[in-house]
Amino acid sequence: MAHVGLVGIGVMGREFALNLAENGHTVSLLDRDIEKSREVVTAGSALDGELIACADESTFVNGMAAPRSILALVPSGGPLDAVIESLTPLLDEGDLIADLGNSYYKETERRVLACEAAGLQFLGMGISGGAEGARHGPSIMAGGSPDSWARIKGPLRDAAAKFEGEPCCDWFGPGGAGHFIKMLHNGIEYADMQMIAEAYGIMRDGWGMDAPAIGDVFASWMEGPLNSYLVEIAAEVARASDPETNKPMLDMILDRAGQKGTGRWSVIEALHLGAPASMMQAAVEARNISADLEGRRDSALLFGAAPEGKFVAQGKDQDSGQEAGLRQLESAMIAAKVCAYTQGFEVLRRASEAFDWSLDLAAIARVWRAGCIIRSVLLDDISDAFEEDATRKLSHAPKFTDLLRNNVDGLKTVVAQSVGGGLETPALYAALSYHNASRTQHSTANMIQGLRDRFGAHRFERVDAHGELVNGPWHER
Ligand SMILES: NC(=O)C1=CN([C@@H]2O[C@H](COP(=O)(O)OP(=O)(O)OC[C@H]3O[C@@H](n4cnc5c(N)ncnc54)[C@H](OP(=O)(O)O)[C@@H]3O)[C@@H](O)[C@H]2O)C=CC1
Ligand SMILES: O=C(CO)[C@H](O)[C@H](O)COP(=O)(O)O
Repeated sequence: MAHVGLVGIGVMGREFALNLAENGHTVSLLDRDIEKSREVVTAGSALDGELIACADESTFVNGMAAPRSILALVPSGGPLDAVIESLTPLLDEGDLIADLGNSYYKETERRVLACEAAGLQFLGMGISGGAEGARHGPSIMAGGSPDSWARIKGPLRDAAAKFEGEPCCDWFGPGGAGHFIKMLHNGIEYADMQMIAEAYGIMRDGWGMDAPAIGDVFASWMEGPLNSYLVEIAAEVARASDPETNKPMLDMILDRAGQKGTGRWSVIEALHLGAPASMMQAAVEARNISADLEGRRDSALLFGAAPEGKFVAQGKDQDSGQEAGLRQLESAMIAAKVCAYTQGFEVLRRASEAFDWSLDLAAIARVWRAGCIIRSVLLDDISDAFEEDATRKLSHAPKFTDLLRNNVDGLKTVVAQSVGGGLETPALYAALSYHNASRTQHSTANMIQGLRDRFGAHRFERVDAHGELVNGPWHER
């Protein structure tokens, strides 16, 4: 009899089922289309564990030993609720449903309460790594009751990616904590991908490089602090050719980005929490604008198309002989990456405080070191930095202060040249702006406060009397 059930044999469910079987687990499979389950059973027939295709909900439930643990890998929202609704009447007290989809964390909290009221347990977990990760080791971020986690963690830790032997799979807090962390993982993923797209744009439109040459640059970045899964696959995507036309594949992909919601949710939640997340916001807005193909075409006709020609002559760096522009671009990406991670972890810190989750930032960085889409060589250093002092902002940890200090000039140059040439680099610009704003000792918020008091008598603090709220002289008339 199976101890684990898996509902939703789509892109992720298929691969995760094979992964569990490879790790010796017996898994019951359920999908609306039984052929999908049968195909996985055939694909996994040589693996150590057993996969069982079930025709309907009752065969699925009755074929599992109690207490049952059911993993759901179906689209979040309505489809997940439909799955829960169909299984609930068939389950016994204490059975567990774990949602591994990209669910909104407040929905997860609602589901935890609804399932508990029905005598069931519910866990919300984020899983990252795409289909490849699901098959060979994803990163898993769980939330919900620690007792429920204790019941299911064995198979999940077996299936998870390993970093130096340690499973990238952990429980982080109650209720929606796991899904909040996965949402923020995706927010950072959006910022990372937008920076990569901007670097590609600078090389393509600013410097006139072709896609395979750009791929070579991305590949060269794998030698330094930018070593990451996304940079690795950016090199692969840029170097690939279209089998139909033999042109670079990238040149044949329509520049209209899709999105399913986790990036947007990250920005909205960061705004609610008052935590700066300007790089994620830039990334979401860039996708939004990219979607308006017709609007962009009409504006280009009215105002002229951006960017306005090539804008940087690549000279050789006298000392290193390397292209100076490329060196600055790599620097810009390193500095911006420190800012993106800093913002991401600060959003998590705020959420932890606001929701009383006691999130362990070092442990979050640890589960992101392997298996997930944002895995990068920097994450091990990030976990060390928070291990050393979790109260400190990431950019204030010595390793990251140095990285930012040593690379910010490249960011300034790249942003200035891009803006001057009409080439959009919103995430890189947001990084620079965040860095500058964060170190401004005498900001212009005194003007904001003066205006608020002038029109709305909102009062302000004086520089010589902190904590005391007063009105300005404009109210004395
Ligand atoms: N793809 C990815 O890279 C990642 C996806 N995720 C998340 O994992 C979850 C699954 O994603 P993915 O595998 O890509 O999605 P797919 O669309 O490939 O698969 C979804 C599965 O859910 C089933 N399903 C859909 N609606 C219902 C319903 N109303 N009742 C029962 N089953 C239903 C589908 O069954 P059928 O069509 O046969 O009826 C299908 O097998 C999502 O929440 C996604 O956000 C998380 C990380 C990465
Ligand atoms: O969770 C994921 C990766 O971590 C999924 O691939 C998700 O679909 C990515 O988000 P979007 O589709 O909005 O780009």
